[in-house]
Amino acid sequence: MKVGIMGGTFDPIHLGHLLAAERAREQAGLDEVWFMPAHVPPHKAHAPKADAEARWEMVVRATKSHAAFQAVDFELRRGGTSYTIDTITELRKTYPDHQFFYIIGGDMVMYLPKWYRIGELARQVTFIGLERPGYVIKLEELPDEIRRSVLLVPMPLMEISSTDIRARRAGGQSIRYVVTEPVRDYIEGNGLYEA
Ligand SMILES: Nc1ncnc2c1ncn2[C@@H]1O[C@H](COP(=O)(O)OP(=O)(O)OP(=O)(O)O)[C@@H](O)[C@H]1O
Ligand SMILES: O=C(O)c1ccc[n+]([C@@H]2O[C@H](COP(=O)([O-])O)[C@@H](O)[C@H]2O)c1
Repeated sequence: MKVGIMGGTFDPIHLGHLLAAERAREQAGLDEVWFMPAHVPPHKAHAPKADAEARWEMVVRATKSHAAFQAVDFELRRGGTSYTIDTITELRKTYPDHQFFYIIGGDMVMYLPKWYRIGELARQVTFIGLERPGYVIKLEELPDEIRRSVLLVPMPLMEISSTDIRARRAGGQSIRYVVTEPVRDYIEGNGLYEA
């Protein structure tokens, strides 16, 4: 089975994440996409605003309506800093017959050389990078061992980010149509990201 891992902080999960996963699934012929919230993301300057339980709950709600989408809590259960190499090593042991792909936004592709133990990771997964219009990904500038394991998939530009959603909430603005309705209910019902 071909499985795409959509890793993220998901603080909160939004339509950009969901469309990225759907386009990756379709273009790479993935059987399933597993949405995996990070416990502590390695490269973010700030800790997540919402706690792990709330981020998990939102991912469960956002993915429920798609038969090929699943929420998985491997990194939340492991705790600590969520290095992808640790996760993929664990997943390949647990599911030796699955082929794993790791889905990332196009803006992250050129930062792959900074990922922890990237050489080893690049031998174990294919990265699916979502190409955004207007953003040039210079694959030829990546070291061979990384470039060989990157597959680019086109995606329309969606100027949606979790940062913007948190700012909208803090400013008392609407978050309709940038998150799914079950996620909006959860955020509003629990007063998440209010100033
Ligand atoms: N609008 C988008 N279109 C395509 N990919 C996206 C989009 N937003 C995030 N991603 C990708 O989804 C993955 C998880 O992202 P993350 O949870 O950090 O969300 P974010 O919106 O970038 O968060 P923040 O604004 O808090 O930095 C990353 O690979 C990121 O590049
Ligand atoms: O393992 C690493 O070094 C590494 C560096 C940057 C990002 N990641 C993973 O990539 C996913 C998206 O990262 P982020 O910071 O946009 O939430 C998330 O699951 C991180 O754990 C992993």
